[in-house]
Amino acid sequence: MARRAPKSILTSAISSTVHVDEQAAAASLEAGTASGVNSPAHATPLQAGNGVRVRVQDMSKVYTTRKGSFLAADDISLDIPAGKMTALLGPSGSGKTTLLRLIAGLEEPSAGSIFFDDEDATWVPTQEREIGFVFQSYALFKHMTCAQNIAFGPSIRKMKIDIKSRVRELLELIELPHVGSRRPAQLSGGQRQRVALARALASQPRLLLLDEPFGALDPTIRTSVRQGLKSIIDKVGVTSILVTHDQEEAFELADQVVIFNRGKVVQIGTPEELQSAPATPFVLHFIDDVNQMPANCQFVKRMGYKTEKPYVMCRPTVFDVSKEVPQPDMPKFAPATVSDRIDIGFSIKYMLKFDDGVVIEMHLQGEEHERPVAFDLQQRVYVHTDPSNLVPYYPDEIASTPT
Ligand SMILES: Nc1ncnc2c1ncn2[C@@H]1O[C@H](COP(=O)(O)OP(=O)(O)OP(=O)(O)O)[C@@H](O)[C@H]1O
Repeated sequence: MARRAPKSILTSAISSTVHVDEQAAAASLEAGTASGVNSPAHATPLQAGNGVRVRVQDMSKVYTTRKGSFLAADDISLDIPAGKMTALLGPSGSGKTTLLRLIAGLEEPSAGSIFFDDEDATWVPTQEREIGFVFQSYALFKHMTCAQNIAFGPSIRKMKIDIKSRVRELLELIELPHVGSRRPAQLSGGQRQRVALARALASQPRLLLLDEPFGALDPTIRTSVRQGLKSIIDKVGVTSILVTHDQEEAFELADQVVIFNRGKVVQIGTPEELQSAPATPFVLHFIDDVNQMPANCQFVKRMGYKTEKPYVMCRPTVFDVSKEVPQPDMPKFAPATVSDRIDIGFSIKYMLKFDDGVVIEMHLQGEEHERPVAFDLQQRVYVHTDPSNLVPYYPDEIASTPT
């Protein structure tokens, strides 16, 4: 049975804070981490490979509000492999955080089960799930030093480890060995985020949950910070679940990506699988900057493509464009005019306007000397794509607002 932290310690730790909910959750999770039967309470130093497999089965969550009930998680089943990072990716309100909170035990499911390895964890209290949590707000205790923040979980758990060495080891792991005596306010956003990660890892959780952990960072440093965080998590080998609405972040970091919309899981796969074979118009539209056009526009008709759906979409990289007037034996081409050209280094974006006014964006990838052709503004060009690149859809199929 888990030893719970005395309430007074938790209360004082979470007082005088802005993000009280997240701090309370962090305190509660860390109070219980490493407390279960399989607890690595004696373990030191940090060991790699301490990850659990998580299985979510037929899980639903209905929130009841004054306006009625709302199905935020709709019959979700998924398998999260041990020791890997899984990203929950989807638009705002799609149910990602709800699922993360269900996995953490911070919400009670309306239906379904959750397993940690072979253990049914559905009704196991949060404190006994051995979970570390990193929030967007970091949820660090402002009145404690970084070292005290990191030592918080192991201390109140009375873990039988050398807590000072654990703190030193974690500060070295996050490459901030000198910040132990500083308070969070004396750190940059990226440093604070790494300290929050160290605190989440201090009790050696078997599962690490990351809720939009880069959301509060300046976009210019986000890429380098996320690479740093990924390499720390890889070194520790803990199973991790990352909630994000940023597809670039999910595809760069995760081994497996779960795409959500309207409370449902729409597709699960590796980043490569999702990019090469998006399962639905929603997934393609969400993960790529697609061109959208009426199904009866000149370009679609010239390609000989027919559909009963009112719109089609296609990626900006699927066009063959020629300056030469097509010969009768050539594939079907539609005439267009180059209306804009944006050079963004590794790729050039062209805006091509067809004679019926429909404008598409075309991307040419590669360094300048590798690119097949260059086009001038106002130049007349002829555009072709294989009809298999055109994806028909009804507007509702790509909508993300709750039904
Ligand atoms: N405690 C609650 N009570 C009622 N409705 C809620 C509650 N928490 C979340 N919701 C609703 O459930 C839906 C899913 O919310 P959730 O936070 O899981 O989405 P999300 O995908 O994480 O979104 P975001 O990226 O904006 O955080 C939303 O419509 C939200 O308003």
